[in-house]
Amino acid sequence: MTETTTETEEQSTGTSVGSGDTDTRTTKGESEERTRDEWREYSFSEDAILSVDDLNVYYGDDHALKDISMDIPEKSVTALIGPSGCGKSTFLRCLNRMNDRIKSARVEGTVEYNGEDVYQDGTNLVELRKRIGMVFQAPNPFPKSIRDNIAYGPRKHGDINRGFVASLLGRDDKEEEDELVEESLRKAALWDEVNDRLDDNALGLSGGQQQRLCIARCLAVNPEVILMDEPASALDPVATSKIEDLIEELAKEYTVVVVTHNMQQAARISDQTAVFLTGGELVEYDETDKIFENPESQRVEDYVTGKFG
Ligand SMILES: Nc1ncnc2c1ncn2[C@@H]1O[C@H](COP(=O)(O)OP(=O)(O)OP(=O)(O)O)[C@@H](O)[C@H]1O
Repeated sequence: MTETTTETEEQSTGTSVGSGDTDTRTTKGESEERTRDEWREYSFSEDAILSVDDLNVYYGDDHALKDISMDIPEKSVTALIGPSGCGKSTFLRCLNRMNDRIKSARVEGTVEYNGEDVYQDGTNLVELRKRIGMVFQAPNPFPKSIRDNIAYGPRKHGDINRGFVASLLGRDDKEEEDELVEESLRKAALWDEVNDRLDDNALGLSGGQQQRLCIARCLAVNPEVILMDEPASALDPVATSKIEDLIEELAKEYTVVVVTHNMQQAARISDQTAVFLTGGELVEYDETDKIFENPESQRVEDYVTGKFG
């Protein structure tokens, strides 16, 4: 039976090609064996905030990701595309160790965040997931007020003190909280729509607003990287377009890694695109224009032109 992760408050708040030593794929116009080092010309290592090396993931005996190596540059949008089951979400979850929650999952290889291996012993997972936040496919606000959704993480982490005891001690951070709520909602392009009803239940918002609230909630704990797993796939076209605009805006300040099934969306919003194909292989990773206009691999060309998928 497949285990699933549960989307809890903790999850929400708190180029090279990854082949083996050789790559025997047929490239367009030529059939040659490329060594892994040759593929590394597609490296984004200079600005890398996340650096993945020889990552392998297993669920029991199922080898879900194979020898993935790639650098993710900071303050940009990296799209992960590929057919269902090729391992995009698994890869995303490795970046902030969310796969730790899946008992059958085993991860080998390294994932460096700002030069530190997140899989080393002693990693503070709460801190890691604050710095590398996550937004899910289905909007999942808490059944609380809009304000409480944003303030939940900072209060829980002790960055903001509220309540009776805090006020007795003269340490009530109401002003700081108000500022944080406004700033987070503004950054998520939601402030203008909700500033007159911050104490209303978040579940009364539209799906698109709920998703932007989830992004605001993630921003409130001061992340550096935002992982998004198909953040617009449950939304209508207007709400999707707002999320896409927001992602482009966020990338000025944050590093965004987004899984999407929607190739047009990847082409519209991302700076670089990684194409995973069946079997958990990363087949090509490059600047998005290159992937969509002139990919190296025939399999990638077939995929992005819709010949299979
Ligand atoms: N929790 C799990 N337990 C066992 N196997 C899993 C689990 N999650 C994913 N897998 C398996 O790992 C492989 C990759 O799945 P993953 O969900 O990462 O792919 P994906 O590309 O994100 O798919 P989709 O686009 O359908 O979401 C699949 O074979 C899947 O069945």
